[in-house]
Amino acid sequence: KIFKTVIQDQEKSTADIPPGSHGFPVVGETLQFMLSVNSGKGFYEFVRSRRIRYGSCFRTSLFGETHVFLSTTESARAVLNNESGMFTKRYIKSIAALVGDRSLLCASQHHHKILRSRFINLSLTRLVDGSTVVQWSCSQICSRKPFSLMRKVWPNLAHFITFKAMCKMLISLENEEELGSLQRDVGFVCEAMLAFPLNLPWTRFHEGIMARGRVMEVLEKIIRDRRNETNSHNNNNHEDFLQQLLAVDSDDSASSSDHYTKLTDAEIKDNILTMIIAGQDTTASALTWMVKYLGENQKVLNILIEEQTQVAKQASDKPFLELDDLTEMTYASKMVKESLRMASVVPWFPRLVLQDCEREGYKINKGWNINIDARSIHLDPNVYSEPHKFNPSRFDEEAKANSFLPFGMGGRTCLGLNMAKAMMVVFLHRFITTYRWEVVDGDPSIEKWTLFARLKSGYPIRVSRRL
Ligand code: HEM
Repeated sequence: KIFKTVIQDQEKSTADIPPGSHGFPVVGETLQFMLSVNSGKGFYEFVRSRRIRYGSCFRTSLFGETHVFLSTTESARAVLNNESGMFTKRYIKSIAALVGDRSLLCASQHHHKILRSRFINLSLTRLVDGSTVVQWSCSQICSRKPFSLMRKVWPNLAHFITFKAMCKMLISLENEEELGSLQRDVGFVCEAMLAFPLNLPWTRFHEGIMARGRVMEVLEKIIRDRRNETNSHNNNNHEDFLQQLLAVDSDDSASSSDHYTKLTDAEIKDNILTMIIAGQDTTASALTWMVKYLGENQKVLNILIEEQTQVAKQASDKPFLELDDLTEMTYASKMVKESLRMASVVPWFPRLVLQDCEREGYKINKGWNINIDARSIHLDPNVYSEPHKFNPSRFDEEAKANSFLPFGMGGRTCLGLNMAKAMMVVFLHRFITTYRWEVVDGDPSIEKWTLFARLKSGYPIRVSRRL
Protein backbone atom coordinates (compact mmCIF):
# COMPACT_ATOMS: atom_id res chain seq x y z
CA LYS A 1 0.00 0.00 0.00
CA ILE A 2 2.89 2.35 0.94
CA PHE A 3 4.55 1.56 -2.40
CA LYS A 4 1.31 2.37 -4.24
CA THR A 5 0.97 5.70 -2.38
CA VAL A 6 4.57 6.68 -3.25
CA ILE A 7 3.98 5.91 -6.92
CA GLN A 8 0.68 7.85 -6.89
CA ASP A 9 2.38 10.81 -5.16
CA GLN A 10 5.17 10.77 -7.70
CA GLU A 11 2.63 10.66 -10.51
CA LYS A 12 0.70 13.52 -8.93
CA SER A 13 3.80 15.68 -8.44
CA THR A 14 5.23 15.07 -11.86
CA ALA A 15 1.98 15.18 -13.82
CA ASP A 16 2.15 18.88 -14.54
CA ILE A 17 5.90 19.41 -14.84
CA PRO A 18 7.49 18.99 -18.28
CA PRO A 19 8.37 15.45 -19.40
CA GLY A 20 11.99 14.41 -19.28
CA SER A 21 14.45 12.61 -17.10
CA HIS A 22 16.19 13.61 -13.88
CA GLY A 23 18.98 11.18 -14.80
CA PHE A 24 21.21 9.92 -11.98
CA PRO A 25 21.00 11.29 -8.44
CA VAL A 26 23.06 14.51 -8.00
CA VAL A 27 24.70 14.53 -11.46
CA GLY A 28 21.41 14.24 -13.36
CA GLU A 29 22.08 13.94 -17.09
CA THR A 30 25.39 15.84 -16.94
CA LEU A 31 27.37 12.81 -18.12
CA GLN A 32 25.17 12.36 -21.20
CA PHE A 33 25.53 16.08 -21.93
CA MET A 34 29.32 15.90 -21.62
CA LEU A 35 29.35 12.89 -23.95
CA SER A 36 27.55 15.01 -26.56
CA VAL A 37 29.95 17.91 -26.06
CA ASN A 38 32.77 15.45 -26.63
CA SER A 39 31.29 13.76 -29.72
CA GLY A 40 31.55 14.56 -33.40
CA LYS A 41 27.83 15.42 -33.48
CA GLY A 42 28.30 18.39 -31.11
CA PHE A 43 26.55 19.45 -27.91
CA TYR A 44 23.24 20.22 -29.60
CA GLU A 45 22.73 16.48 -30.16
CA PHE A 46 21.86 16.18 -26.46
CA VAL A 47 18.95 18.61 -26.92
CA ARG A 48 17.91 17.33 -30.35
CA SER A 49 17.49 13.74 -29.22
CA ARG A 50 15.35 14.79 -26.24
CA ARG A 51 13.27 17.17 -28.35
CA ILE A 52 12.42 14.17 -30.56
CA ARG A 53 11.70 11.91 -27.56
CA TYR A 54 9.64 14.30 -25.43
CA GLY A 55 8.28 17.04 -27.72
CA SER A 56 8.55 20.82 -27.75
CA CYS A 57 8.89 21.19 -23.98
CA PHE A 58 11.10 18.93 -21.89
CA ARG A 59 13.19 19.08 -18.75
CA THR A 60 16.57 17.72 -17.80
CA SER A 61 19.02 18.08 -14.95
CA LEU A 62 22.51 19.43 -15.66
CA PHE A 63 25.27 20.41 -13.23
CA GLY A 64 22.86 20.10 -10.31
CA GLU A 65 20.18 22.36 -11.82
CA THR A 66 16.90 21.79 -13.63
CA HIS A 67 16.81 22.98 -17.23
CA VAL A 68 13.68 23.22 -19.36
CA PHE A 69 13.94 23.50 -23.15
CA LEU A 70 11.14 25.14 -25.13
CA SER A 71 10.88 25.24 -28.89
CA THR A 72 7.75 27.06 -30.00
CA THR A 73 7.65 30.55 -31.46
CA GLU A 74 5.07 31.55 -28.83
CA SER A 75 7.41 30.55 -25.99
CA ALA A 76 10.26 32.40 -27.71
CA ARG A 77 8.12 35.54 -27.78
CA ALA A 78 6.99 35.25 -24.16
CA VAL A 79 10.38 34.40 -22.65
CA LEU A 80 12.66 36.59 -24.76
CA ASN A 81 10.41 39.66 -24.80
CA ASN A 82 9.89 39.07 -21.09
CA GLU A 83 6.92 41.42 -20.80
CA SER A 84 5.94 39.65 -17.58
CA GLY A 85 9.36 40.35 -16.04
CA MET A 86 9.53 36.70 -14.95
CA PHE A 87 12.82 35.80 -16.66
CA THR A 88 16.35 37.09 -16.43
CA LYS A 89 19.90 36.13 -17.37
CA ARG A 90 21.66 34.14 -14.67
CA TYR A 91 24.71 35.75 -13.05
CA ILE A 92 27.61 33.30 -13.31
CA LYS A 93 30.47 34.19 -11.01
CA SER A 94 33.19 32.47 -13.06
CA ILE A 95 32.07 34.23 -16.27
CA ALA A 96 32.07 37.57 -14.42
CA ALA A 97 35.65 36.87 -13.33
CA LEU A 98 36.64 36.51 -16.99
CA VAL A 99 34.63 39.17 -18.84
CA GLY A 100 34.43 41.49 -15.82
CA ASP A 101 31.49 42.20 -13.53
CA ARG A 102 30.82 45.50 -15.37
CA SER A 103 30.14 43.57 -18.55
CA LEU A 104 26.56 43.76 -19.74
CA LEU A 105 26.56 39.95 -19.73
CA CYS A 106 26.80 40.04 -15.93
CA ALA A 107 25.02 43.28 -15.01
CA SER A 108 21.80 43.42 -12.96
CA GLN A 109 18.62 44.11 -14.98
CA HIS A 110 18.76 47.82 -14.11
CA HIS A 111 22.48 48.24 -14.85
CA HIS A 112 22.08 46.22 -18.05
CA LYS A 113 19.44 48.67 -19.30
CA ILE A 114 21.75 51.63 -18.70
CA LEU A 115 24.72 49.96 -20.39
CA ARG A 116 22.66 48.78 -23.33
CA SER A 117 21.25 52.23 -23.97
CA ARG A 118 24.83 53.47 -24.27
CA PHE A 119 25.95 50.68 -26.60
CA ILE A 120 22.97 50.53 -28.91
CA ASN A 121 24.66 52.82 -31.44
CA LEU A 122 27.38 50.25 -31.85
CA SER A 123 25.48 48.77 -34.74
CA LEU A 124 25.85 52.00 -36.67
CA THR A 125 29.42 52.77 -35.73
CA ARG A 126 32.01 52.73 -38.47
CA LEU A 127 30.63 49.74 -40.30
CA VAL A 128 32.39 51.16 -43.34
CA ASP A 129 35.80 50.80 -41.71
CA GLY A 130 35.04 47.24 -40.65
CA SER A 131 33.83 46.36 -44.12
CA THR A 132 37.01 47.81 -45.60
CA VAL A 133 39.12 45.60 -43.36
CA VAL A 134 37.10 42.54 -44.37
CA GLN A 135 37.59 43.44 -48.04
CA TRP A 136 41.28 44.13 -47.66
CA SER A 137 41.84 40.90 -45.71
CA CYS A 138 39.92 38.91 -48.32
CA SER A 139 42.09 40.28 -51.09
CA GLN A 140 45.15 39.03 -49.16
CA ILE A 141 43.90 35.44 -49.01
CA CYS A 142 46.19 34.27 -51.75
CA SER A 143 48.04 37.37 -52.74
CA ARG A 144 51.43 35.69 -52.44
CA LYS A 145 50.66 32.45 -54.24
CA PRO A 146 47.86 33.12 -56.67
CA PHE A 147 47.21 29.51 -57.65
CA SER A 148 45.69 26.67 -55.69
CA LEU A 149 46.58 27.53 -52.16
CA MET A 150 45.17 25.32 -49.40
CA ARG A 151 43.42 27.32 -46.70
CA LYS A 152 41.23 26.32 -43.79
CA VAL A 153 38.15 28.52 -43.69
CA TRP A 154 38.46 28.26 -39.90
CA PRO A 155 40.67 29.82 -38.62
CA ASN A 156 42.69 31.08 -41.60
CA LEU A 157 39.96 33.05 -43.28
CA ALA A 158 37.03 33.47 -40.95
CA HIS A 159 38.73 33.98 -37.62
CA PHE A 160 41.45 36.37 -38.68
CA ILE A 161 39.19 38.46 -40.90
CA THR A 162 36.49 38.93 -38.27
CA PHE A 163 38.95 39.64 -35.47
CA LYS A 164 40.74 42.31 -37.47
CA ALA A 165 37.51 43.90 -38.62
CA MET A 166 36.07 44.00 -35.11
CA CYS A 167 39.23 45.48 -33.59
CA LYS A 168 39.18 48.16 -36.27
CA MET A 169 35.54 49.03 -35.63
CA LEU A 170 35.80 48.92 -31.85
CA ILE A 171 39.24 50.35 -31.00
CA SER A 172 41.06 51.06 -34.32
CA LEU A 173 43.76 48.54 -33.47
CA GLU A 174 45.63 47.60 -36.66
CA ASN A 175 49.20 46.76 -35.69
CA GLU A 176 49.69 43.10 -36.68
CA GLU A 177 51.81 42.20 -33.66
CA GLU A 178 49.43 43.80 -31.16
CA LEU A 179 46.47 42.20 -32.92
CA GLY A 180 48.17 38.79 -32.73
CA SER A 181 48.83 38.93 -29.00
CA LEU A 182 45.37 40.37 -28.26
CA GLN A 183 43.78 37.57 -30.27
CA ARG A 184 45.80 34.95 -28.38
CA ASP A 185 44.73 36.39 -25.03
CA VAL A 186 41.07 36.66 -26.02
CA GLY A 187 41.36 32.99 -27.09
CA PHE A 188 42.60 32.05 -23.58
CA VAL A 189 39.69 33.93 -22.01
CA CYS A 190 37.20 32.09 -24.27
CA GLU A 191 38.74 28.70 -23.46
CA ALA A 192 38.56 29.48 -19.75
CA MET A 193 34.82 30.12 -20.07
CA LEU A 194 34.42 26.41 -20.84
CA ALA A 195 36.85 25.24 -18.18
CA PHE A 196 36.21 24.17 -14.59
CA PRO A 197 36.43 27.45 -12.60
CA LEU A 198 39.38 26.54 -10.41
CA ASN A 199 41.83 29.42 -10.14
CA LEU A 200 45.10 27.59 -9.49
CA PRO A 201 48.33 28.30 -11.40
CA TRP A 202 48.21 25.24 -13.70
CA THR A 203 44.50 25.44 -14.67
CA ARG A 204 42.96 26.69 -17.91
CA PHE A 205 40.73 28.94 -15.84
CA HIS A 206 43.77 30.61 -14.28
CA GLU A 207 45.34 31.07 -17.71
CA GLY A 208 42.13 32.86 -18.78
CA ILE A 209 42.19 35.14 -15.73
CA MET A 210 45.81 36.10 -16.47
CA ALA A 211 44.97 36.71 -20.14
CA ARG A 212 42.07 38.95 -19.08
CA GLY A 213 44.54 41.01 -17.04
CA ARG A 214 46.74 41.52 -20.11
CA VAL A 215 43.74 42.49 -22.28
CA MET A 216 42.71 45.05 -19.66
CA GLU A 217 46.23 46.56 -19.73
CA VAL A 218 46.08 46.89 -23.53
CA LEU A 219 42.67 48.57 -23.37
CA GLU A 220 43.79 50.84 -20.53
CA LYS A 221 46.71 52.06 -22.61
CA ILE A 222 44.52 52.69 -25.64
CA ILE A 223 42.07 54.73 -23.52
CA ARG A 224 44.92 56.68 -21.92
CA ASP A 225 46.46 57.48 -25.31
CA ARG A 226 43.09 58.64 -26.62
CA ARG A 227 42.61 61.00 -23.69
CA ASN A 228 46.14 62.38 -24.12
CA GLU A 229 45.48 62.93 -27.82
CA THR A 230 42.26 64.79 -27.03
CA ASN A 231 43.92 66.92 -24.33
CA SER A 232 46.81 67.86 -26.59
CA HIS A 233 44.35 68.52 -29.49
CA ASN A 234 46.32 65.97 -31.44
CA ASN A 235 43.16 64.17 -32.46
CA ASN A 236 43.81 61.41 -34.95
CA ASN A 237 40.18 61.33 -36.08
CA HIS A 238 39.45 57.92 -34.68
CA GLU A 239 35.88 57.14 -35.56
CA ASP A 240 35.47 53.89 -33.71
CA PHE A 241 33.19 52.65 -30.96
CA LEU A 242 35.63 53.64 -28.22
CA GLN A 243 35.88 57.20 -29.50
CA GLN A 244 32.12 57.42 -29.59
CA LEU A 245 31.92 56.39 -25.92
CA LEU A 246 34.68 58.78 -24.84
CA ALA A 247 33.28 61.68 -26.88
CA VAL A 248 29.79 61.42 -25.37
CA ASP A 249 31.27 61.23 -21.88
CA SER A 250 33.22 64.44 -22.41
CA ASP A 251 30.18 66.20 -23.90
CA ASP A 252 28.87 68.50 -21.14
CA SER A 253 25.34 68.79 -22.52
CA ALA A 254 24.93 64.99 -22.63
CA SER A 255 26.45 64.38 -19.22
CA SER A 256 24.33 67.04 -17.54
CA SER A 257 21.11 65.36 -18.70
CA ASP A 258 19.01 63.78 -15.92
CA HIS A 259 19.06 60.26 -17.31
CA TYR A 260 22.70 60.26 -18.17
CA THR A 261 25.25 58.18 -16.28
CA LYS A 262 28.85 58.54 -17.26
CA LEU A 263 30.53 55.24 -18.03
CA THR A 264 33.52 54.33 -15.89
CA ASP A 265 36.74 53.12 -17.53
CA ALA A 266 36.06 49.69 -16.01
CA GLU A 267 32.68 49.58 -17.77
CA ILE A 268 34.24 50.62 -21.08
CA LYS A 269 37.04 48.05 -20.83
CA ASP A 270 34.86 45.14 -19.69
CA ASN A 271 32.36 45.79 -22.43
CA ILE A 272 34.89 46.13 -25.22
CA LEU A 273 36.26 42.73 -24.18
CA THR A 274 32.66 41.44 -24.08
CA MET A 275 32.01 42.67 -27.64
CA ILE A 276 35.15 40.99 -28.94
CA ILE A 277 34.28 37.70 -27.22
CA ALA A 278 30.61 37.84 -28.23
CA GLY A 279 31.38 38.77 -31.83
CA GLN A 280 34.48 36.91 -32.81
CA ASP A 281 33.74 33.19 -32.72
CA THR A 282 30.06 33.66 -33.57
CA THR A 283 30.75 35.60 -36.77
CA ALA A 284 33.68 33.39 -37.75
CA SER A 285 31.57 30.23 -37.24
CA ALA A 286 28.77 31.75 -39.29
CA LEU A 287 31.21 32.55 -42.13
CA THR A 288 32.56 29.00 -42.11
CA TRP A 289 29.07 27.48 -42.33
CA MET A 290 28.20 29.92 -45.10
CA VAL A 291 31.18 28.79 -47.20
CA LYS A 292 30.12 25.18 -46.62
CA TYR A 293 26.53 25.85 -47.74
CA LEU A 294 27.84 27.71 -50.80
CA GLY A 295 29.99 24.74 -51.76
CA GLU A 296 27.03 22.38 -51.47
CA ASN A 297 24.57 24.48 -53.48
CA GLN A 298 25.85 25.18 -56.97
CA LYS A 299 22.57 26.77 -58.12
CA VAL A 300 22.66 29.29 -55.27
CA LEU A 301 26.31 30.01 -56.02
CA ASN A 302 25.51 30.72 -59.69
CA ILE A 303 22.81 33.25 -58.78
CA LEU A 304 25.18 34.89 -56.34
CA ILE A 305 28.01 35.11 -58.85
CA GLU A 306 25.66 36.88 -61.25
CA GLU A 307 24.44 39.37 -58.63
CA GLN A 308 27.86 40.05 -57.16
CA THR A 309 29.59 40.49 -60.53
CA GLN A 310 27.01 43.16 -61.30
CA VAL A 311 27.65 44.90 -57.95
CA ALA A 312 31.42 44.70 -58.56
CA LYS A 313 30.98 46.36 -61.97
CA GLN A 314 28.91 49.18 -60.50
CA ALA A 315 31.45 49.74 -57.74
CA SER A 316 34.51 49.36 -59.97
CA ASP A 317 35.55 53.00 -59.66
CA LYS A 318 35.80 52.79 -55.85
CA PRO A 319 38.63 51.12 -53.91
CA PHE A 320 36.17 49.51 -51.50
CA LEU A 321 32.46 48.79 -51.37
CA GLU A 322 30.41 51.31 -49.47
CA LEU A 323 27.27 50.85 -47.41
CA ASP A 324 25.09 51.85 -50.41
CA ASP A 325 26.52 48.93 -52.37
CA LEU A 326 25.44 46.51 -49.67
CA THR A 327 21.79 47.45 -50.16
CA GLU A 328 22.07 46.24 -53.77
CA MET A 329 22.96 42.75 -52.60
CA THR A 330 19.47 41.43 -52.09
CA TYR A 331 20.16 37.77 -52.86
CA ALA A 332 23.41 37.84 -50.86
CA SER A 333 21.59 39.12 -47.79
CA LYS A 334 19.04 36.29 -48.15
CA MET A 335 22.00 33.91 -48.44
CA VAL A 336 23.35 35.29 -45.16
CA LYS A 337 19.95 34.89 -43.48
CA GLU A 338 19.53 31.34 -44.72
CA SER A 339 23.04 30.42 -43.54
CA LEU A 340 22.27 31.88 -40.12
CA ARG A 341 18.99 29.95 -39.97
CA MET A 342 20.55 26.64 -40.97
CA ALA A 343 23.66 27.02 -38.80
CA SER A 344 21.94 28.45 -35.68
CA VAL A 345 25.36 29.36 -34.35
CA VAL A 346 23.91 30.19 -30.91
CA PRO A 347 21.53 27.23 -30.64
CA TRP A 348 19.61 28.15 -27.47
CA PHE A 349 19.20 31.14 -25.17
CA PRO A 350 19.18 30.50 -21.41
CA ARG A 351 17.17 32.47 -18.84
CA LEU A 352 16.56 32.08 -15.11
CA VAL A 353 12.93 31.77 -13.97
CA LEU A 354 12.09 34.34 -11.26
CA GLN A 355 8.54 33.20 -10.46
CA ASP A 356 6.55 29.96 -10.72
CA CYS A 357 4.71 30.07 -14.03
CA GLU A 358 3.20 27.94 -16.79
CA ARG A 359 4.44 27.44 -20.32
CA GLU A 360 3.08 25.17 -23.01
CA GLY A 361 0.69 23.69 -20.42
CA TYR A 362 3.46 22.68 -18.00
CA LYS A 363 4.40 24.06 -14.65
CA ILE A 364 7.77 25.82 -14.55
CA ASN A 365 9.25 26.45 -11.10
CA LYS A 366 11.04 29.51 -9.81
CA GLY A 367 14.83 28.96 -9.86
CA TRP A 368 14.79 26.66 -12.88
CA ASN A 369 16.64 27.50 -16.07
CA ILE A 370 14.52 27.93 -19.14
CA ASN A 371 16.14 27.67 -22.58
CA ILE A 372 14.65 28.85 -25.86
CA ASP A 373 15.75 26.27 -28.39
CA ALA A 374 16.20 28.50 -31.45
CA ARG A 375 17.77 25.76 -33.54
CA SER A 376 14.72 23.60 -33.18
CA ILE A 377 12.45 26.50 -34.23
CA HIS A 378 14.70 27.15 -37.26
CA LEU A 379 14.33 23.52 -38.31
CA ASP A 380 10.64 23.06 -37.49
CA PRO A 381 8.66 22.01 -40.63
CA ASN A 382 5.59 23.79 -39.23
CA VAL A 383 7.54 27.04 -39.21
CA TYR A 384 9.80 26.73 -42.29
CA SER A 385 8.74 24.49 -45.15
CA GLU A 386 11.37 21.88 -46.08
CA PRO A 387 13.58 23.21 -43.27
CA HIS A 388 16.62 21.09 -44.15
CA LYS A 389 16.72 22.40 -47.71
CA PHE A 390 19.11 25.31 -48.19
CA ASN A 391 16.97 27.89 -49.94
CA PRO A 392 17.77 31.63 -49.60
CA SER A 393 14.64 32.46 -51.64
CA ARG A 394 12.45 31.42 -48.72
CA PHE A 395 13.26 34.92 -47.43
CA ASP A 396 11.52 36.51 -50.43
CA GLU A 397 8.69 36.59 -47.92
CA GLU A 398 8.93 37.78 -44.32
CA ALA A 399 9.60 34.94 -41.90
CA LYS A 400 6.72 34.07 -39.54
CA ALA A 401 6.59 36.13 -36.33
CA ASN A 402 9.18 35.17 -33.70
CA SER A 403 10.66 32.47 -35.92
CA PHE A 404 13.97 33.96 -37.13
CA LEU A 405 16.18 34.02 -34.08
CA PRO A 406 19.89 33.83 -34.99
CA PHE A 407 20.49 37.03 -33.04
CA GLY A 408 17.93 36.40 -30.31
CA MET A 409 15.01 38.74 -29.60
CA GLY A 410 13.81 41.28 -27.02
CA GLY A 411 15.90 43.22 -24.53
CA ARG A 412 18.91 40.96 -25.04
CA THR A 413 19.00 40.96 -28.85
CA CYS A 414 22.53 40.80 -30.21
CA LEU A 415 24.16 44.24 -30.17
CA GLY A 416 26.45 43.37 -33.06
CA LEU A 417 23.89 42.05 -35.53
CA ASN A 418 24.41 44.77 -38.12
CA MET A 419 28.14 44.46 -37.78
CA ALA A 420 27.95 40.69 -38.20
CA LYS A 421 25.63 40.85 -41.22
CA ALA A 422 27.84 43.49 -42.87
CA MET A 423 30.96 41.37 -42.33
CA MET A 424 29.22 38.32 -43.80
CA VAL A 425 27.83 40.02 -46.88
CA VAL A 426 31.09 41.83 -47.66
CA PHE A 427 33.08 38.63 -47.21
CA LEU A 428 30.66 36.86 -49.54
CA HIS A 429 31.10 39.54 -52.20
CA ARG A 430 34.91 39.53 -52.13
CA PHE A 431 35.20 35.79 -51.85
CA ILE A 432 32.87 35.04 -54.73
CA THR A 433 34.08 37.71 -57.10
CA THR A 434 37.80 37.13 -56.49
CA TYR A 435 38.24 33.40 -55.99
CA ARG A 436 37.34 29.93 -57.13
CA TRP A 437 37.66 27.16 -54.60
CA GLU A 438 37.27 23.44 -54.18
CA VAL A 439 36.60 21.60 -50.95
CA VAL A 440 39.51 19.49 -49.70
CA ASP A 441 37.75 17.90 -46.71
CA GLY A 442 33.97 18.06 -46.36
CA ASP A 443 33.82 16.03 -43.11
CA PRO A 444 30.71 17.31 -41.27
CA SER A 445 32.01 16.35 -37.78
CA ILE A 446 31.68 19.09 -35.20
CA GLU A 447 34.61 20.38 -33.15
CA LYS A 448 34.59 19.24 -29.49
CA TRP A 449 34.56 21.68 -26.58
CA THR A 450 33.60 24.87 -28.34
CA LEU A 451 31.06 27.49 -27.32
CA PHE A 452 29.58 27.63 -30.83
CA ALA A 453 29.17 24.74 -33.25
CA ARG A 454 31.89 24.70 -35.88
CA LEU A 455 33.43 22.15 -38.23
CA LYS A 456 36.23 20.04 -36.76
CA SER A 457 38.18 19.99 -40.02
CA GLY A 458 38.16 23.79 -40.23
CA TYR A 459 36.73 23.18 -43.73
CA PRO A 460 39.94 23.23 -45.79
CA ILE A 461 39.52 24.52 -49.35
CA ARG A 462 41.88 24.96 -52.27
CA VAL A 463 41.64 28.58 -53.37
CA SER A 464 42.74 30.16 -56.63
CA ARG A 465 42.08 33.54 -58.18
CA ARG A 466 39.29 33.90 -60.70
CA LEU A 467 40.77 34.99 -64.00
C1 HEM B 1 26.88 35.89 -36.76
C2 HEM B 1 27.33 36.49 -35.68
C3 HEM B 1 26.59 36.61 -34.39
C4 HEM B 1 25.59 35.84 -33.86
C5 HEM B 1 24.95 34.60 -34.49
C6 HEM B 1 25.22 36.41 -32.59
C7 HEM B 1 24.21 35.92 -31.79
C8 HEM B 1 23.82 36.50 -30.59
C9 HEM B 1 22.69 36.07 -29.81
C10 HEM B 1 21.76 34.93 -30.16
C11 HEM B 1 22.62 36.87 -28.71
C12 HEM B 1 21.54 36.86 -27.63
C13 HEM B 1 21.73 35.72 -26.64
C14 HEM B 1 20.61 35.66 -25.64
O1 HEM B 1 19.53 36.21 -25.82
O2 HEM B 1 20.83 34.97 -24.62
C15 HEM B 1 23.74 37.79 -28.78
C16 HEM B 1 24.03 38.73 -27.82
C17 HEM B 1 25.08 39.60 -27.91
N1 HEM B 1 25.92 39.78 -29.00
FE1 HEM B 1 25.91 38.72 -30.70
N2 HEM B 1 26.03 37.49 -32.34
C18 HEM B 1 26.86 37.68 -33.42
C19 HEM B 1 27.80 38.67 -33.58
C20 HEM B 1 28.07 39.67 -32.66
C21 HEM B 1 29.02 40.74 -32.84
C22 HEM B 1 29.84 40.98 -34.10
C23 HEM B 1 29.03 41.46 -31.67
C24 HEM B 1 29.80 42.68 -31.27
C25 HEM B 1 30.61 43.35 -31.96
C26 HEM B 1 28.08 40.85 -30.77
C27 HEM B 1 27.80 41.30 -29.51
C28 HEM B 1 26.80 40.78 -28.69
C29 HEM B 1 26.55 41.27 -27.35
C30 HEM B 1 27.32 42.38 -26.62
C31 HEM B 1 25.47 40.53 -26.86
C32 HEM B 1 24.83 40.64 -25.47
C33 HEM B 1 23.65 41.58 -25.55
C34 HEM B 1 22.95 41.74 -24.21
O3 HEM B 1 23.06 40.86 -23.35
O4 HEM B 1 22.26 42.74 -24.06
N3 HEM B 1 27.51 39.76 -31.41
N4 HEM B 1 24.44 37.56 -29.94
